[in-house]
Amino acid sequence: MSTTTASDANRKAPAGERVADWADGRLGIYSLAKANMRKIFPDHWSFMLGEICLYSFLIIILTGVYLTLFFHPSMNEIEYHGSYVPMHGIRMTEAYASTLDISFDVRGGLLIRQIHHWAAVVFLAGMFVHMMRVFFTGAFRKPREINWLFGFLLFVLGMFTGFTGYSLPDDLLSGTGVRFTQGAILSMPIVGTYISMFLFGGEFPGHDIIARFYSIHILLLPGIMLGLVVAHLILVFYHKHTQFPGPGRTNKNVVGMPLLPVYMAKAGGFFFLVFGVIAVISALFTINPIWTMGPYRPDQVSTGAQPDWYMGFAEGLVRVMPGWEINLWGHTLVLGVLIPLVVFGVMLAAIALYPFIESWITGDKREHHLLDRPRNAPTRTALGVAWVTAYMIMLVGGGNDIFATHFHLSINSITWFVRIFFFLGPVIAFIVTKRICLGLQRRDKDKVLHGRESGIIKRLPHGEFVEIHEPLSQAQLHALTAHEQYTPAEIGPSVDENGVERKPSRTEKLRAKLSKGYYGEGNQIPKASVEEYKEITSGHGHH
Ligand code: HEM
Ligand code: HEM
Repeated sequence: MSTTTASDANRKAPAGERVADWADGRLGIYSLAKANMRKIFPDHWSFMLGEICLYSFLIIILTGVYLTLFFHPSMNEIEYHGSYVPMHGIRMTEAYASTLDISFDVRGGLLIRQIHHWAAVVFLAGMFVHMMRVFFTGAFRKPREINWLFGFLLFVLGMFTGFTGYSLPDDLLSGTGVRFTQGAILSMPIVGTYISMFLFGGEFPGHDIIARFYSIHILLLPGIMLGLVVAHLILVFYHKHTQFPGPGRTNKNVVGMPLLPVYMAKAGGFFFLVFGVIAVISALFTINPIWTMGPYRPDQVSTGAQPDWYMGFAEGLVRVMPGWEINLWGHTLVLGVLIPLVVFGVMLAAIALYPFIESWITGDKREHHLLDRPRNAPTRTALGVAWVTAYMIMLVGGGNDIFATHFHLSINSITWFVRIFFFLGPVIAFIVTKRICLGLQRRDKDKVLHGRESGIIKRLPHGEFVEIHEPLSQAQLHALTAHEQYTPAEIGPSVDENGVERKPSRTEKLRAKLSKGYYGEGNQIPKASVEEYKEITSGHGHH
């Protein structure tokens, strides 16, 4: 026990400590920080993808605020007299004129505009790849299904925030995109016309749409997204991060570095790296040069018009769909647009619901904190690759004119290619991916039992040549054998508890069939058993 002397009591704590004490007395941050400062984060390069999303989102907000200072969300027509001489005297909306001003007259304006736009492109690409990482490693399984849904919402809202953003400058390209959207809205039966009239405040294009998109773009959608990002990160913190299997890693622990100081330092540095790379790209590569397109006029369309990449999929669906129309009781139903709209919705819904669908099929209701290696879940991996294939093929459809002009091809051939391979491509991708996964599983098994092929050829005294196989380390053996292998869910007993014959329901049968597709024979390679390993490594049958 220590005794307090008069000189101790008179000694003042350093200023920093006093400020910290003052703040702690009011906010209670010390106990909060103490509880979380040493929280452990596992390390893997793919866990940086979520961070890229986070940092690009912050960059978008920072640059967006600067843009709001100069952008005028108004459709009032004016005559342009700014410093971009080729446009002098041209009539345009204030929105377009102010974007020209941001680009040519506001200090740093063009760079900030470009950073905002490039960061949006990186943000959505980051989300796409982050989502793939989560999907292919099975990180969406219990208890992270809700967080997958939060992420999914972020992805969809991100697409629409991007769309409303690039519509704001009211140039010929963006106006064409808005016109396209109005067409899609109009194709909805019964409510389409009402929604269009409501959104545009009357006939297209009206005088309101830019101001409305502005509120949606800078306030409504980013506000919701900010809330979702916070909820998303709180859940990552609460569930703790998943980790790849390895020695000492279990479903009940997390092996990695503490939040403070290691992870914080890394994350802080990574933020500046992401910001720096986006700034360099924005300084070097022009994006959306609206002054080459001119102001929007409903009676004109720019050629080679392309949406940002994340909307290319939806655009592709509409471009390659035959222009079918039917007439019902005096009303026209534009199937050429309605069907793509429905397919777009269904494909998005499939992403949102996948975690629930998989756990229903496999009957797996346990918590998972160890990640799968994609090869050990061949059916899931193959489904993911099939989905990405369909997405990429539609992206080609969305850019059919660009592909035609750049590769000197007929636009009709490209359209037909996309029509056929939208159906065929995913099937081929599914089969090939599954075969590759199973092949890799066989190789893993071979490595466990026979070691790594060293490439060193040895000649034995009697003349035979053999290749030396190096045994794997314990850590490598663990990583290759740690995964669980499941048995497919079965149809329940054919008689009930009273011995009466029971007819399995259709859903039960479907589930058992699908479950076989995931874990049945031929859909996973049984991993090396301890007996097999002992048998081979004890010398018998070893080569
Ligand atoms: C604004 C967009 C997003 C941000 C800022 C964000 C951020 C993050 C961060 C920082 C992590 C932890 C590090 C990592 O695993 O990469 C994470 C994990 C996660 N994210 Fe996202 N994310 C976003 C979008 C998405 C999307 C689109 C999905 C899926 C549809 C998703 C699903 C998940 C899941 C399930 C985890 C937990 C993974 C695990 O513990 O292994 N996120 N997110
Ligand atoms: C996820 C969020 C966001 C995305 C994906 C996004 C995307 C975009 C895109 C692609 C543009 C077109 C840029 C161009 O080439 O001209 C744009 C414009 C704009 N954005 Fe955003 N943005 C987001 C959030 C914000 C926020 C939070 C603000 C303001 C606080 C903002 C303010 C603006 C303004 C004022 C414009 C019009 C000026 C211009 O086009 O240069 N944005 N946004």
